Amino acid sequence: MEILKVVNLKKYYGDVKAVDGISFTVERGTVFSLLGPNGAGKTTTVEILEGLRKKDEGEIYYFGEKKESLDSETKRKIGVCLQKSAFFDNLTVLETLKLFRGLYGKGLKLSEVVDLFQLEKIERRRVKTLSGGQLQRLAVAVAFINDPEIVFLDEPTTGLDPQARRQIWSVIEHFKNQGKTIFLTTHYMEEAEKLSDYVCIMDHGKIIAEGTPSSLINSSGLKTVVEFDSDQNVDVKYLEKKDGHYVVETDTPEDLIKELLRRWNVSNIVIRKPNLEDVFLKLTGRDLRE
Ligand SMILES: Nc1ncnc2c1ncn2[C@@H]1O[C@H](COP(=O)(O)OP(=O)(O)OP(=O)(O)O)[C@@H](O)[C@H]1O
Repeated sequence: MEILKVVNLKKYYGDVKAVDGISFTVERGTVFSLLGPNGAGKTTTVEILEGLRKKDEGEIYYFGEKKESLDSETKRKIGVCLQKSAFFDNLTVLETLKLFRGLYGKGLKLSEVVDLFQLEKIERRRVKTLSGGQLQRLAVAVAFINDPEIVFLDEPTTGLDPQARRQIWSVIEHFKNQGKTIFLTTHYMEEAEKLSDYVCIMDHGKIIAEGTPSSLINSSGLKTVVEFDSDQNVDVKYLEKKDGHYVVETDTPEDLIKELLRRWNVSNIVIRKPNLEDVFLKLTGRDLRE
């Protein structure tokens, strides 16, 4: 069932076409990701969907119904985790959860949330004493507290260490398995690849590719990727070259590596399968992190 549908959505800031006519559908019980570099238009898109910014044009259907703006009934069925969250510094983690739970008057049990998000050890800590990772865990927990149908998470793992990131991934998977829908924006291709059922890759306000992670990789035509380092100007067609690090696509990795070793001074050679980052590089010639 379609939980969210967007048709030809547009938002311009003067000359900047932040969102330039995008359309997509999000199915219930899936993780849907908007992937793209900084400035692609991801945040503008989710903030319109969350009711925080006004669209210029386009149609938005929540739970099958077209809405011009978000009414309170729809708001109760969505959860939101903004890129930067502001909580009350002097409340504890538990008090913060209680506050938000109380505002909705319905939702998950506090003990369940504390458990799922592994907040036991910090539940009595004041918000102002939390680390970035702990604060982010709280922000994601708050997004789920009203037991919403769909949760919007805007770059929920940016700046987190790998362990904290994996913790957030596991709660996303948990809620998906419960039939909830997750709308994720990220510029981490690894994250999008691991979690998503469907990915839209955005660049300059437009969707430039979409599909399941594996279908995007398969239809890109990329076969094998070889990475290596060299301090020379290696004469090879590359997907990316940065600080002496080359990323090259090839159908014949063995021949390529033999040739590289014969002609150039190369080291740290890695052969791997293509990933979403390579797809983006191939489509745009740019890096997702740029
Ligand atoms: N309030 C605003 N006024 C003017 N321009 C804006 C405003 N908000 C965003 N933009 C511009 O719109 C474009 C899209 O920005 P947006 O924040 O949606 O991108 P993003 O993909 O979410 O990037 P990030 O990963 O940095 O959050 C950018 O060029 C940005 O500078």
